Amino acid sequence: MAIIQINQLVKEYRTNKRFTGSFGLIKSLFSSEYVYTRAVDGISFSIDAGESVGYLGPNGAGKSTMIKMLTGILVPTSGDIQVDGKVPYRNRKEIARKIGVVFGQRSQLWWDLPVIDSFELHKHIYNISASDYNNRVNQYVELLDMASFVHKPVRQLSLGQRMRAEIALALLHHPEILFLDEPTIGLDVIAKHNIRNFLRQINQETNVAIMLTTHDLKDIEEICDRIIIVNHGQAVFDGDIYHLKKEIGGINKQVTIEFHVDPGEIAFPNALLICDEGVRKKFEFIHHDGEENSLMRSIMSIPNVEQIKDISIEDMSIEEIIHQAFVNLTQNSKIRV
Ligand SMILES: Nc1ncnc2c1ncn2[C@@H]1O[C@H](COP(=O)(O)OP(=O)(O)OP(=O)(O)O)[C@@H](O)[C@H]1O
Repeated sequence: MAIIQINQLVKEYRTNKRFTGSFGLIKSLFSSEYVYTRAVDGISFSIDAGESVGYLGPNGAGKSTMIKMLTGILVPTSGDIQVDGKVPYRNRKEIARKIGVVFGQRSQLWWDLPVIDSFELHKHIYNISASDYNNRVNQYVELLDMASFVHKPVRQLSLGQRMRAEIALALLHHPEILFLDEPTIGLDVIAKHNIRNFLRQINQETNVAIMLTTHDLKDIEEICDRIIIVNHGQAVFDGDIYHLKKEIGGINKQVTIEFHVDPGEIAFPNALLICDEGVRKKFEFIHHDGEENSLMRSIMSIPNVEQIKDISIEDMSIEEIIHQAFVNLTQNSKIRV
């Protein structure tokens, strides 16, 4: 059953036109000329209860605008939007009970209070029963490993600790949908891993729908069943990660190999040399199936293997994936929305 339903949704921002030149500032203040930006340009999709969806797009694609409309903060210019059968901006109070929100940059925790005090406050605001509250706090403290800092003031927490507390807070009232904006940005590998595991587990156990924005491909691979890619306010892809990989011909990996001494020319049958600085060579492995082992076998088969000092492997960036998806899907005239 659809918990989010969006049909031909448009959001246009109107801002005063800025003039340049010596009197530009004064003219800008008194002018009635406007500039219109279509942040969301006729998007339609629906999300079912329990789905986990990555909402991806380059900077300025309209992701935050969409989440703000879904949470009732912004009023759309036109089109239909429903969350759990209600129009969010007209029913902000009811919608607030149904959703949990984690915006990486903006905290919902009280800065000077211990984490547990923010949880207590949330309990009263959302009228959570004592037994539900105790069970959930105990569960989240354990799963998110928060025992060592739950009694500390928020201002003393590391970014990773704060993010775990933010996620726990957003889930305390058992929302039906959890919106997350860049939940793992700036975190170390272990913190990212713990948060992804927790979100996956909570999604499967409680059937909470998840909609998240991220620039990290691993967030998508480990949390999301479905991806919606937006570009210039329009949806260019809606499907799962396997489908996306198929559409763009696989997700390439960039491998940087550092040698003790320059080994000269090196070539792999399934890779392009994209940068050669002598002792440091960067390759793009194409149409790689995601198996690190076969990639490592290719690298280990080179004659100068004992000269290798270091190897680093990176996925294509989300921006590159989005660009590739956009180019391929447009060329094939197969935009899936
Ligand atoms: N309050 C506003 N007034 C005018 N224009 C805005 C406003 N908020 C956003 N925009 C514009 O709308 C477009 C979409 O912005 P939005 O913040 O939704 O994108 P985004 O995909 O979330 O970007 P990012 O990844 O950088 O956070 C951008 O061109 C942005 O400049």
